[in-house]
Amino acid sequence: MAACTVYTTQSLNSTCSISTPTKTHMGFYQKHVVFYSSSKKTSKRSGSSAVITCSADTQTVVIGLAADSGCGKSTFMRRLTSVFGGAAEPPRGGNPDSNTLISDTTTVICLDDYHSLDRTGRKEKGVTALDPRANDFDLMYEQVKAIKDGVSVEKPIYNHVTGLLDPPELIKPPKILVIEGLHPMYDQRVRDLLDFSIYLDISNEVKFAWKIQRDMAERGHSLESIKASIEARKPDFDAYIDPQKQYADAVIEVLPTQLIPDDNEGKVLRVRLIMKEGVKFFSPVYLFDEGSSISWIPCGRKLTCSYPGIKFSYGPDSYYGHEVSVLEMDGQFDRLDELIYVESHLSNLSTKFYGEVTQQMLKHTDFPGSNNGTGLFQTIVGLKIRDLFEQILSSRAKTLVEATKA
Ligand SMILES: Nc1ncnc2c1ncn2[C@@H]1O[C@H](COP(=O)(O)OP(=O)(O)OP(=O)(O)O)[C@@H](O)[C@H]1O
Ligand SMILES: O=C(CO)[C@H](O)[C@H](O)COP(=O)(O)O
Repeated sequence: MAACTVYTTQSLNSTCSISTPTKTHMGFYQKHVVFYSSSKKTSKRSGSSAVITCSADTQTVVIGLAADSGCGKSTFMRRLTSVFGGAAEPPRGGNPDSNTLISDTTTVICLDDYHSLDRTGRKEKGVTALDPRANDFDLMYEQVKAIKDGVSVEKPIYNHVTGLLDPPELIKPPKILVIEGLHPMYDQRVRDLLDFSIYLDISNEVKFAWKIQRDMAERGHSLESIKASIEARKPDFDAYIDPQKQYADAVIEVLPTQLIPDDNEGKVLRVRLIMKEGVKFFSPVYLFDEGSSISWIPCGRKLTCSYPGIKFSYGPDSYYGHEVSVLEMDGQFDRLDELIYVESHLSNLSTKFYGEVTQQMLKHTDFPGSNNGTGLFQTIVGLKIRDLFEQILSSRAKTLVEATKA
């Protein structure tokens, strides 16, 4: 380990050490070492190997998004990226089957890339991709930690087209890293690296309806094969994926509507946004009056509602022993431009201007769930993540200024 002093234009200095590059069995870390200093970036080469970057905002904020396959992770990621502006694209010139999406602010990596067994390997061993034995949590931890510490990594790629593990791709530390997939909160070491975590909890009935929509209508699968695939995954889903929701800071729960008796179409949805209290840099959204229990049917003069209408509820609750606030929306919007009426009754949205939620929703009317609580709550969580990110940055900058005064 070597030591150095970094000077910036604000005459701040910080003594820091350079760690030697670490070799992993799946790839090599790049020799990037990051120091935190003022907002001015300085970069220099020390000795033969280390690249030093200094900036107040260089440490990556890590977000975890957990859900089963086909439960809306990609849609949520598109909404999140849109909140930060700019589009997300696969790494330029890289593997066309890469699962990674990069935008100016965010890099989204798919945890399927940490499958340690390929499709044939899983078949031979008789395990599903949901089984921890089919995944390399040591490597997941090492690489997420390295990125969080400002170190680039060579991350493996699981190719969903071939079912094979492809050669790795370089992932540079972004401002925000999102790790999405089956197990972002399964391994405690990885979980502890997360600055914020979300679980998309799609009830079996709704999951089934969505699978039919996508796999039958769009991919030509038979009803029997969809049923069989859901049944085959269920024991491992219950054992390894579902329990992660107890660790999530926000859960978006999607259930069949209660507005239509015995509805089995799964088109009208009851969606609950479960927000943990006491999470650093995250203050739950509320309806009318923080901490009260509210039931609100907004259909009337300002909101057009056709059958079965819309019902909002809000109130405190307990979730896996944690104190939470729950905002619920049952039903769907007829006219999305009228969402502004609902938005104006919600507080703590972390918007930057009046009507930002409605504007975001109107931007993406073609995304699934745009007329109901799934789209609304995904958008709200996206805004809360932006706010969390900005609060983390300003808190770090404050700490640095205080450290230099001491
Ligand atoms: N909010 C929603 N409302 C209705 N249908 C939805 C919603 N979200 C997702 N779906 C359905 O589920 C399908 C999968 O969505 P998406 O690609 O976002 O999920 P995913 O979790 O990223 O899937 P995978 O892991 O299989 O890539 C969509 O094509 C759509 O049919
Ligand atoms: O649960 C999944 C997460 O996306 C996939 O089924 C898993 O990654 C295996 O992929 P494939 O079916 O393409 O071999």
